[in-house]
Amino acid sequence: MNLDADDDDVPQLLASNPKDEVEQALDGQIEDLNLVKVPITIVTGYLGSGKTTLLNYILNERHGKKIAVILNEFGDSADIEKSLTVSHSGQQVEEWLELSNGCLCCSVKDTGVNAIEALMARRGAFDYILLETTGLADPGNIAPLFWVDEGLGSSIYLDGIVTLVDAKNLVRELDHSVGEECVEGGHGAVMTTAHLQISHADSIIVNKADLVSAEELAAVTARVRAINSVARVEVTSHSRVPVLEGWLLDLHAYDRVDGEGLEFAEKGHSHLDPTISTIMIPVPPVAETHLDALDRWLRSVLWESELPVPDGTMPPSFEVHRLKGLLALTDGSRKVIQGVREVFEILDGGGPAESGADGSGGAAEGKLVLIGRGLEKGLFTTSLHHALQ
Ligand SMILES: Nc1nc2c(ncn2[C@@H]2O[C@H](COP(=O)(O)OP(=O)(O)OP(=O)(O)O)[C@@H](O)[C@H]2O)c(=O)[nH]1
Repeated sequence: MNLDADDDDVPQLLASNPKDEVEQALDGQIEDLNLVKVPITIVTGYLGSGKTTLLNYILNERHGKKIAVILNEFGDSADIEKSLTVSHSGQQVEEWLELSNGCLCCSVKDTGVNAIEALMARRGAFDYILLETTGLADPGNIAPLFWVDEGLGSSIYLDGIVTLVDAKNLVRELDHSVGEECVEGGHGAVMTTAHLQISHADSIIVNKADLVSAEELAAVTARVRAINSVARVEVTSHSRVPVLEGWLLDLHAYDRVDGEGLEFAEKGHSHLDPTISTIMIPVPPVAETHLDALDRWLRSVLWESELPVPDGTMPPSFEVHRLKGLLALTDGSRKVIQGVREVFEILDGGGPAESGADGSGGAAEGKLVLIGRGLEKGLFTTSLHHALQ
């Protein structure tokens, strides 16, 4: 995993193996954490969008499973512990997750993974961990904290981000910042918390469908897809998601890339939202020797927010929130690319690439999808293709 060289905190989290510390502290009295790898899903959504309703729904639907719900809420400044509600066999038990200060966002970088692992060492592993953020949270700040390197042997892994939106109020939240902090995007467009929560999502639940007409629902859904064309989108009332696996649980959004989803990014592309959009860049088959150039391009784009452009071209102002890609290598193998904000990873993508459309058996074309502000497809495509020459 690549980390922003300027960010001193993240390497601290990854420098030592939290699991080792837990095991040493408990002097071998715990079950072998190597046997379990527990998914952590971040559940985010604007105020009143139905997050609590959703979490209760999941707890009921997965009755008997051991699910930890971590509430990421700001308490009093004197509050040094966060409540952790653990659902086990239908019973909810209050636990305490000790953090170094009152805000999970700030302290989890050092202690969050450790604290969850210590808790599992005491109580046994959970089946799922659901982290509910406050209505105003930017999930892009939280996700990298739980995206732990495979090599570190952590017993938790980031499964994905689920965002709830309120079908009745979303358009108003996107068009008029309703009291939250917001920043001017390029072209005078305002970026709201609702934009950030949608752009980072792997699964989007358009909730409160019962409160809008079919036309309003279609408009809201189209707006959501215009911002994020790769997330799965489900429409619900009272957060009742018909199928939990693949939509809320077992997403594997950070260790797999769905080629069909990337295809949809191209089809779903529109300019319905003035602030955030999704672009898909076709990537011709690359040789293994091009991967260094790709890594340099990603570092420039994600770490420096600088797009390498041909001489004389005005560099654009942009930011990338989420990135996913599938690369076809000329030797027939594949690579998967995952990124959230400045953190990214290029992984082996398993089996051989699919055959080309001409049936020649040659490597298929790769795809890179970026979601963010100020992304001009033509310029990004030229820049990447130039870097890979
Ligand atoms: N009509 C209708 N009401 C809903 C729906 N989903 C949730 N609600 C209601 O909306 C209110 C807010 O729902 P919550 O689940 O508490 O929302 P939340 O996102 O946890 O809210 P915050 O904690 O304020 O961020 C509650 O009164 C719910 O009963 C829905 O689909 N339709």
